[in-house]
Amino acid sequence: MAIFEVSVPATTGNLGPGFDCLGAALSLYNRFELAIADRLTITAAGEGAAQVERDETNLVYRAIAKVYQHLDRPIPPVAIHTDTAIPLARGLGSSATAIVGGIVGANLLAGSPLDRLELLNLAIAMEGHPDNVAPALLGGCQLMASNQAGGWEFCDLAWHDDIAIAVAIPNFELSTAKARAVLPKQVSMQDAIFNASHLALLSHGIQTGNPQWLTAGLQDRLHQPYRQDLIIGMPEVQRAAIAAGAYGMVISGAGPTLLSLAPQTKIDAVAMAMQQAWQNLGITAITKCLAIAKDGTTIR
Ligand SMILES: Nc1ncnc2c1ncn2[C@@H]1O[C@H](COP(=O)(O)OP(=O)(O)O)[C@@H](O)[C@H]1O
Ligand SMILES: N[C@@H](CCOP(=O)(O)O)C(=O)O
Repeated sequence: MAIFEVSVPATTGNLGPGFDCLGAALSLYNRFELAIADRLTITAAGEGAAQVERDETNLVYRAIAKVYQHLDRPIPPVAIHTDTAIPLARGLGSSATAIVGGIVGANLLAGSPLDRLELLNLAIAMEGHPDNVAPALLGGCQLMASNQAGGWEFCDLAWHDDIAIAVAIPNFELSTAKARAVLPKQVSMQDAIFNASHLALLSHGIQTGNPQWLTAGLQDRLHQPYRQDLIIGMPEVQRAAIAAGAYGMVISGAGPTLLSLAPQTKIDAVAMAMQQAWQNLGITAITKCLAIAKDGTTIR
């Protein structure tokens, strides 16, 4: 019986002003093994394995079901094994890896009837926003915008080599659902203009490495002001990161992980400063300096 192995990178959604439309794939991976079986079997190993659902509510299984429903075929019994390196509910796209892993794996189990764009559209429909499933599948730093045909444009921003990335992952969880519940339904014209201009500036900063554009461009008024109260110590960690040489610090995805961009020469100091600032408040965080995962999802 064929076993398909799918590797899906972590992602950082939003990147400051790119709420729900800008995200990057990061060099930390979840691995999913899928095979046709006699009955539904789910096993998990690695980071957060104990929290992974073992029944039909499992997100990988729900993604597999979505593909078979789309194909109008009965859902076969499957064996799913997940080996996770990405902590759950921390803003590093663990749910996106489960959706993408399930959708890509189901397509393989079904004999690959769907192309990459069809898989991406199914993943976006499941997740509800494209900024983590698109980079998880395609890799790189992706800017997404809806088009007049009702689909999406995907623009792969060439990440400048001088821009390094550090994440500080605290020892508490924040579900994306909870972090979305605090957002307002409407925003002011000034805030809309603020984010439109800063997103445009940031996208040029990412591609050129221009320090001023990165520093100014990482600001946001659409989601971070509403979410920062859910992330204890965020202002302190931000101040420490900037004092250590970061261009800026933002919430990764819906949080609570915090992410800094800095010159390569300063990134270790920035990571240490973020960890120490949280430590000073009694919060344990692990830090990682990550690269952009250019390949996205890969199949073995
Ligand atoms: N490897 C996995 N297998 C199955 N489900 C997963 C896996 N990783 C994450 N999930 C699901 O995604 C949920 C976390 O999603 P979410 O709150 O959006 O956080 P994140 O920011 O990590 O994506 C988990 O509670 C779990 O239901
Ligand atoms: N744009 C979304 C991104 C959620 O990413 P996750 O990694 O926290 O699932 C949001 O900000 O809600």
